[in-house]
Amino acid sequence: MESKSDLSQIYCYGELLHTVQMAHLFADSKTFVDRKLKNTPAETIANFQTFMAAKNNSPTQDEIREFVENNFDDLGKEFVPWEPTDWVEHPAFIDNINDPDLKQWGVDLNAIWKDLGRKMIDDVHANPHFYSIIPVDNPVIVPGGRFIEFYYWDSYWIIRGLLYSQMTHTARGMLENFMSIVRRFGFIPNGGRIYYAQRSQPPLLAAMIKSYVEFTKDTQFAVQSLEVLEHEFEYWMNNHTVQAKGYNVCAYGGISPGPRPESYREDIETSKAFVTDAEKEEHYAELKAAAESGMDFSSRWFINDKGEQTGDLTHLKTRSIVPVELNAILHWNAKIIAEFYRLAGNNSKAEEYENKAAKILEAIEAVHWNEEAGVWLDYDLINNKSRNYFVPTNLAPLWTMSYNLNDTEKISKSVLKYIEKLELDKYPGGVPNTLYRTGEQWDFPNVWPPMQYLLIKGLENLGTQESKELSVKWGHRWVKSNFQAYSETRAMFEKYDAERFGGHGGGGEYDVQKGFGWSNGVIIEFLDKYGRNITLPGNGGNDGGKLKMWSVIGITAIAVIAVVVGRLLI
Ligand SMILES: OC[C@H]1O[C@H](O[C@H]2O[C@H](CO)[C@@H](O)[C@H](O)[C@H]2O)[C@H](O)[C@@H](O)[C@@H]1O
Repeated sequence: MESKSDLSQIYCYGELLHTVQMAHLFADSKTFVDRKLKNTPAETIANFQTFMAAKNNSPTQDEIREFVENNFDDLGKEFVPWEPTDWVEHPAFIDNINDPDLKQWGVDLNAIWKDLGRKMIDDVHANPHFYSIIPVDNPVIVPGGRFIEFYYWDSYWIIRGLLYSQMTHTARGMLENFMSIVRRFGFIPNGGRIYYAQRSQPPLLAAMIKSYVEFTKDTQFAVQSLEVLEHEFEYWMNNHTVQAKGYNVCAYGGISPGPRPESYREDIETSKAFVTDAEKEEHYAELKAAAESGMDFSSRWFINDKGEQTGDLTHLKTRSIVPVELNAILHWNAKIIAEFYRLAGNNSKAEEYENKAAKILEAIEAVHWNEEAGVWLDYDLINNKSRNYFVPTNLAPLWTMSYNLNDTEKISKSVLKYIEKLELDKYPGGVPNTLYRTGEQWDFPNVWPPMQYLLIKGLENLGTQESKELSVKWGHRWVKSNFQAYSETRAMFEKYDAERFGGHGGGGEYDVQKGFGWSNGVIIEFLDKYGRNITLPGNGGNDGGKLKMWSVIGITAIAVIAVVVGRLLI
């Protein structure tokens, strides 16, 4: 019987991985670690040792390519084409859209679920040691592009989109997969590959299950999920807790040595700035912690010698930054678990989790709330100070309702003042992830769908007149700007551009990806919410940045042609 560690020696660390990834055979380093084995792991490792000995341990790039072709299969061998069985042509959200072009777009987006569905072949279950994919029983919806497996936090917005598309069976299957993964791994890996299994992503399983229960009213499922949700919550508390200002709070942090297998060469490259092996290992750990945050990479995680956020990847100090949203999400988890225990009739457990939630809330107020900035801020454990830099997650407690509701008016005033001061409303393509341009994908000017959602939903939850107005304004703008991009390219992107209405994002270590799971999920939910009230300029609406500009140009052109034709006729 093959052991997991044999497979890890190929896909996660070791000489074979090092030799192949450093040979730069593929434009995208992820390609290699996604390929299936042709032989057992033990045979593959033996073949590699024989190969290296025959080449005096210095094979050429072509020889390494030949070794890979002989020992690894093509990409995507683990899946069969799969059309979700619960897919419906005309889900109810389409009826909530008035504008004919947006309605057609809604139909198109609903159809994209069929392209993003993946079902594993039986052989993955029979012979898991031939694959880097983590076997799961039910089909999944993937983000798209290079991301051909599930991603943990992406699935929150995907599952909500599925629920709005009436695909409750597919959503339920994905949730059951996650529950089985927690039982097997103790937590949910970053994504559905063994090379992701040493780190997680923002823990949104409880929120996914709550969404499912709200849509289906299946409270029994909520109760059944409790053991797993408690287990995941404890995993975060036991493995990610740090101390800040005398409070227990959580921070991101991976637990494995070495570079990220899927970006191995890239990580070796940045590690060259460090001299000792110990320093290099610290750097790899910071890179993986940033990947665990889902924001890989961003100046959000830089701390330079002056304690500031300017710098580059060598300044990553992710593990020393206490992130607002992680603690807000964990507070949300504790509240959801308490609520589910009430449903189960277990009041003492419900109280236990209400107390845990209260403790986290206390820590969020003490560590993250910053009276001067008027918002929540990340906390720097090296310099013992708040990090007063904009990230949408500074408003995460509004999304997770992690504040004292008696303070609503005060918080609303100060948050709106913060938004005004930073001029966050001025960007035609949405609110950027940071205000600092580094070329990293989670920095200016990139705008990310989950973060627009967090802001829009957070302002809506806050519930004051002003916050709700801004929420609707940003919600409408997000729909129109995504639509503009879609009408120009027929594609949905993983990230967009704050500076260009309808522009897509870029930067980082891989090309911008299309598909795209969370983008579609967010828009489907927003079409359901705002669809009755948005009319595109070409269809009689009276706003919308570039769309308006094109309408004006179009009308002017028609007028000029009419005048010219008129003159010619005279
Ligand atoms: O291969 C580089 C990184 O790719 C992933 O991160 C990005 O895509 C994910 C899927 O949409 C998304 O969850 C994440 O927020 C993005 O930054 C992967 O999750 C990383 O671990 C990986 O290093």
